[in-house]
Amino acid sequence: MKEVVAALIWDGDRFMICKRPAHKERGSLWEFVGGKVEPGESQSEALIRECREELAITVAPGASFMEVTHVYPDMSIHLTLLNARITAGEPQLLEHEALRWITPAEIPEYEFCPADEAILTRLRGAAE
Ligand SMILES: Nc1nc2c([nH]c(=O)n2[C@H]2C[C@H](O)[C@@H](COP(=O)(O)OP(=O)(O)OP(=O)(O)O)O2)c(=O)[nH]1
Repeated sequence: MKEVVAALIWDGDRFMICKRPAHKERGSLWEFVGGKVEPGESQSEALIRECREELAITVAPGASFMEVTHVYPDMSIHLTLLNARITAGEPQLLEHEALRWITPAEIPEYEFCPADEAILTRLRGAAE
């Protein structure tokens, strides 16, 4: 089981989503910025590193919004989505194909990684 950590970042009533690079697994699907936790790292440390590497932003990770597990044909993941806020920098697309700030009502317009389904359902529910 791979440990993956990702960020739920709000700006008013919108949250940030990123489109994965085409060449990676789950290519061109939308996700929450983040990545695999490396040995010896905490979830917060991994999230701070991933946000720097992928978007050139500094984030302050907070409480967990939700955890999910998912089995893909190539790997199983345990994904923890941490609430986070940007403390420095403007997001730059160093790795992703695109970035959007969307409202929960706009979720159905995007094709997300399958592991994110329960998270997205909860985000939609919270907005209704
Ligand atoms: N970051 C992120 N990954 C997700 C989400 N949903 C989901 O299924 N995943 C999957 C996609 C990948 O298989 C895995 C995360 O791995 P990654 O490829 O983004 O991690 P990484 O940046 O550490 O990549 P690498 O070093 O292996 O290239 O988790 C999500 O919302 N955010």
